[in-house]
Amino acid sequence: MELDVFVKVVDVLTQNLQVSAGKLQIKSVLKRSSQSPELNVRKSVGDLTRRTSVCPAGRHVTAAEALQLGIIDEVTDHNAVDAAVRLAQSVAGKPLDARRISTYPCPRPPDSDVVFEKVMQEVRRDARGAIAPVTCVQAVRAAVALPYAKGMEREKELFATLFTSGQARALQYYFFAQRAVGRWSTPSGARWDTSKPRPVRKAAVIGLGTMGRGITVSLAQAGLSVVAVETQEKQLLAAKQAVTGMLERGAKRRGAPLVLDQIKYGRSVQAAADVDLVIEAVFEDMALKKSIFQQLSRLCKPGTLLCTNTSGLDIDELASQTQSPELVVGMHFFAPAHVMKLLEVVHGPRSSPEAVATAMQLGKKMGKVSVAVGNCRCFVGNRMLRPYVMQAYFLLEEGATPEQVDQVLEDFGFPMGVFKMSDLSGLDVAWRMRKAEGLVLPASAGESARIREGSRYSPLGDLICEQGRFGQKTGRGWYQYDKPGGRVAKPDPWLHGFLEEYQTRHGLAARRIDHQEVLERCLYALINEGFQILQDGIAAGPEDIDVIYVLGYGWPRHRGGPMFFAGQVGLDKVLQRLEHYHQVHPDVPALKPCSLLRRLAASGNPPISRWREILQKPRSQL
Ligand SMILES: CCCCCCCCCCCCCC(=O)CC(=O)SCCNC(=O)CCNC(=O)[C@H](O)C(C)(C)COP(=O)(O)OP(=O)(O)OC[C@H]1O[C@@H](n2cnc3c(N)ncnc32)[C@H](O)[C@@H]1OP(=O)(O)O
Ligand SMILES: NC(=O)C1=CN([C@@H]2O[C@H](COP(=O)(O)OP(=O)(O)OC[C@H]3O[C@@H](n4cnc5c(N)ncnc54)[C@H](O)[C@@H]3O)[C@@H](O)[C@H]2O)C=CC1
Repeated sequence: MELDVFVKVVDVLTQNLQVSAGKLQIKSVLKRSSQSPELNVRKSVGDLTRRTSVCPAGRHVTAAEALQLGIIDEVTDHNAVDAAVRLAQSVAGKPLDARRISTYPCPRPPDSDVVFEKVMQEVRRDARGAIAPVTCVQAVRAAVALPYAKGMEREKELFATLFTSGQARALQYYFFAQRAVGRWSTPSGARWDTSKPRPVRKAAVIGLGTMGRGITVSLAQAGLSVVAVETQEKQLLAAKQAVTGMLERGAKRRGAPLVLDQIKYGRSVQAAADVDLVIEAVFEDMALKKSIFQQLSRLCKPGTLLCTNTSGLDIDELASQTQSPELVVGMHFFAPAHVMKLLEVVHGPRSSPEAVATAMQLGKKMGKVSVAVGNCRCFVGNRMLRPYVMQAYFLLEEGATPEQVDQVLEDFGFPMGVFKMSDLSGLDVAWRMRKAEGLVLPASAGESARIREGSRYSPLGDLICEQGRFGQKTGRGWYQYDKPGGRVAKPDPWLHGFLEEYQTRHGLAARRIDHQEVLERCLYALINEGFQILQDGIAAGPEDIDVIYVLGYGWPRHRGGPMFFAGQVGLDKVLQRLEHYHQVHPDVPALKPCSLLRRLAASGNPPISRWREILQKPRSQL
């Protein structure tokens, strides 16, 4: 049973005493506790200023912390019901009035308005558009300002507003979507309930750059022995230091033992000979990956699963380099890999059900939500990211700045706009992809610099990589950072000058672009690709795409995910806006509405739960 579900908080007889089974977690808020978060605030309004405050953040607290906070009366490792009865008996017949919240005096500090304004600002900033945390503060404020009964009344009204909001529907949808992706199946017949995963005790990670480090940390934290391989001495040293830091911070945060000893570092893939599973995370270069898969296939013990963290290369082509293509799957993690909860498990046409099930299960063990996806260029998440990123580049060409585009996306609710996110991942990754696709032309390309195969193309990403600006890792990208590896993005005057010079060189007139256009062009291009992915059968359903976006890229959960969001906006409206933008930019195929979107819009904007039916209906041959 899930730990945080297993916990029992028994509201005993009087409904005033609570007992919690030990060591586990409970999700606050508990209304009937003797010291609810509301009461904490009544006692000390300032408590709420903590960013980690239980109430607006919906933070999970351990049973021990709940005891300390006074939310519960007792923690037990034994039968919670027995303990509850014992506790009830110990107070039976004694007056319990002193425990009733309604009887507590509620001092109102003179500066409470100032404090609440400050709290509200902080909560609003962290909530990134989610209304529940903000409403929480309003309820607490009412509890402080009004008599008890009136405060409760106000809370009821506020709750009713939340309950009937679009955000509540999005959150409920998302809750079930995340559960639904656990019941995965693949066209080749692999299924969550019939395909048996293999045990994996020892794993290897090949390549300890941005991704390999975080993957190593997640594997070790999941209790596996890890062989971590990096050929570059300097990278290896930096990786050891980074992995150690992540593990130390993680152990401190989770109150868990430090697992440094579980990792052995090596300079050659030979070190992976006796592992059960390998995750390759070297540069995004097909030739390099192929040679590594050939080596691994020769040296690993029979039955070893060979996985790749590629961002979008053909899994089947890699599988064809090995003696056992059925043991090859994609395990695509997201940056920062020890933090982001998503794992795309990419099944090639030859991946065995057992291999898919093993990768899915291992992802879960690593604390990720595994989503099974089909094999195509860039899979699901990154395939949708391409038109999103390309629109962002076009917007720069037309007069926007990275800061403006990012601000719009962050106001929408992303933790990072597209340019900050790209700087985090490393701009060289997509540059390598584009080079391999023949999209990168020499600087002397002239007229053709902005056209590829008759369609509009922006070389901006290529040009800044040519300057050695790979993002956070080099300390310069779309932003500047105080040092290589720095994380605080600052606007870069060099970049602004570069954009102006680029516009002049290509005869582009910068214009003022409003927020709505930025948002619509970026998001609707991404969503349009999502419909194409559904139509191509690469994702099993819209829920899979939504979970990928919420957990892989920080799409705001209270907006349900891109496909749910499209439904909430109205498919006819999304269609109409895409048609508009495609008319304005006819040389951008990504803005041409996908036929599935047209069909769904023509069916009258059906609820997302009915999309699969329409998807499966044979199309008219007329
Ligand atoms: C033709 C067109 C070309 C376009 C091509 C496009 C194709 C696509 C190719 C793209 C390249 C490949 C990318 C890929 O395959 C898939 C990806 O991974 S895309 C990236 C997805 N990730 C995101 O979108 C991240 C979004 N951001 C967030 O979720 C949060 O901001 C973040 C979790 C990073 C931080 O949240 P915050 O609350 O601020 O965190 P904390 O401060 O609490 O720290 C938590 C943890 O995270 C570490 N961290 C924080 N900030 C950063 C950072 N900037 N860089 C790295 N790590 C960071 C922090 O240190 C903490 O970890 P500890 O170990 O505990 O210290
Ligand atoms: N950066 C990102 O956000 C994401 C990247 N990926 C994918 O993960 C892979 C790695 O990407 P990054 O970590 O960003 O790259 P990176 O450039 O940060 O790291 C790659 C590492 O591999 C090492 N390496 C190269 N050849 C090697 C070999 N033969 N043996 C051992 N190590 C070798 C390099 O020295 C380097 O340290 C790529 O396929 C990329 O597409 C996947 C998800 C997200």
